[in-house]
Amino acid sequence: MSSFRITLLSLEKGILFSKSLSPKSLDFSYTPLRNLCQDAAFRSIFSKPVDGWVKRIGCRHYAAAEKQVFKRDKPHCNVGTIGHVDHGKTTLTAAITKVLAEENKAVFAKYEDIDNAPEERARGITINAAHIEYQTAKRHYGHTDCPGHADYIKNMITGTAQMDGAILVVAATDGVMPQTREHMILAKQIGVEKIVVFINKVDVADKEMVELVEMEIRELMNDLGYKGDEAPIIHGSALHALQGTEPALGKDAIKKLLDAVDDYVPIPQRALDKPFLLPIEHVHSIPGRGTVVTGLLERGVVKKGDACEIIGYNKVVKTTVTGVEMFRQILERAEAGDQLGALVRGIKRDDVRRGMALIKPGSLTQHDNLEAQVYILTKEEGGRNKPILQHFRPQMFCRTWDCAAEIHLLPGKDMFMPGENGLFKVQLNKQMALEVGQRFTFRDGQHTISTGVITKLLPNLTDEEKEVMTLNKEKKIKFMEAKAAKVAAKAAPAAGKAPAKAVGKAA
Ligand SMILES: Nc1nc2c(ncn2[C@@H]2O[C@H](COP(=O)(O)OP(=O)(O)OP(=O)(O)O)[C@@H](O)[C@H]2O)c(=O)[nH]1
Repeated sequence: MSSFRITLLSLEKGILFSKSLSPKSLDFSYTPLRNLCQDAAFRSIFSKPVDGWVKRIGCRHYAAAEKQVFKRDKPHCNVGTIGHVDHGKTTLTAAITKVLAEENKAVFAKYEDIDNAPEERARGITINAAHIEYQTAKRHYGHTDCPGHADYIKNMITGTAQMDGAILVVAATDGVMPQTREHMILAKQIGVEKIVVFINKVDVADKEMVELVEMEIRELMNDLGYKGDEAPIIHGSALHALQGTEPALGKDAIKKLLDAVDDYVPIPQRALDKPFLLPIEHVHSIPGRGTVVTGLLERGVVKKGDACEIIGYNKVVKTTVTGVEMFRQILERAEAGDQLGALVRGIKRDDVRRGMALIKPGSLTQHDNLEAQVYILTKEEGGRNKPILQHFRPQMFCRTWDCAAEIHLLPGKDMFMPGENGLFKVQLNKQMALEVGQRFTFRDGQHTISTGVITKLLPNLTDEEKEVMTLNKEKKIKFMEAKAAKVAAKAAPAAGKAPAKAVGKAA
């Protein structure tokens, strides 16, 4: 590096100051920056005390110095650990990085760093700490470990834990438990077709028990529509792998698991030729850099310098992507399937939020009124016993957003029972980025009650319709009845006139 450029960004105004310096003048201390602050051009921009700004510039330099350009030399694949609470998902995630770190294919992620890692730890343009990166000889992996059951459900539904395949962890000591089943049902619903199983804790279970658990898992997989007879099932101990003991149960089992994932989980066709779409998962404010939005690029290719729009929750924010990174490395171009962070110019943190979508301008629009084909889950599928009635108000989950919705049944049907499916009209209390063919789920407190796909976009709600949405059920019914009566009254004299006209014409 013969020289580097120092740039001062204002969140409101974009680039305020830009100057080239030699690397010698910056020995990772702030002194040369203080000198820079004596610079007339610099001072002319700021009448304020400069120390705060100096710190920000310092951060900018450190961030730039640490980052490397991401080498895209292997196909990228997204996987994640699923399974019942305490069956060893996080231990296994840490163990995978430990085993691969010995071959320089991962940075060892300690158990404590994965579990409960505060988001702030993932500084720079980066992503949620639950996303881990590693490589095998064949592939580059993004791995999601979602500790805690509630978070897991939410992440699965909102698409945060988007996976091309999953690693199901089942403790040999317990076998299949309620959340094993629930997580698999959800995985199936969101389109995870391939599951590799790791029977964990075999160090504290006898051989017969492990065999029984394997049979139980294959049976459950078949019941849920997975190919239970062909799915790879590996036996091992994540704890031994993490502690570097008992290699047959530890390290070797992890290697077998990774080979199985390499072979069994296919890399999906990525829609690289479509306009880019990044459903926003998190928004970070990076001192000295600006606002960074993170998420999994659903389709297309995005690069530094691309114009973009951030839409959702009735807002449209126009901006430009000024940097793209993945796993703390600079990406020259991010491709569909990448878990990335995009730095966006001149946007305040509060201007954008999780659930909005960063898109190629004009490629997607916002809607709050739609028609959808919906399937109501039965109790056995994780749903509830009760039917869905007119004006039912679930929470709609789609990509990374969730929003209050109201269901309008079409004429001729006043309820849908679990196990049934049909066409519904759905109104949202905010306009969101939507398109035909998009999948979603409805949730009611604790339960996922149905899944659906958008079949038609309807004209956005009028102000009156929006107001009606805010009324309670009784008021809403009264309002509807009054409206119907008004329409009927209007139609009555017109109906009287029409035949007269017709008679006149005929005459
Ligand atoms: N004996 C034994 N214990 C294990 C093994 N793997 C994990 N454990 C222990 O099981 C407990 C739970 O492990 P975690 O990795 O936190 O489980 P988890 O599935 O991530 O748990 P949640 O995030 O709460 O859902 C910990 O005390 C681990 O040390 C193993 O192979 N053998």
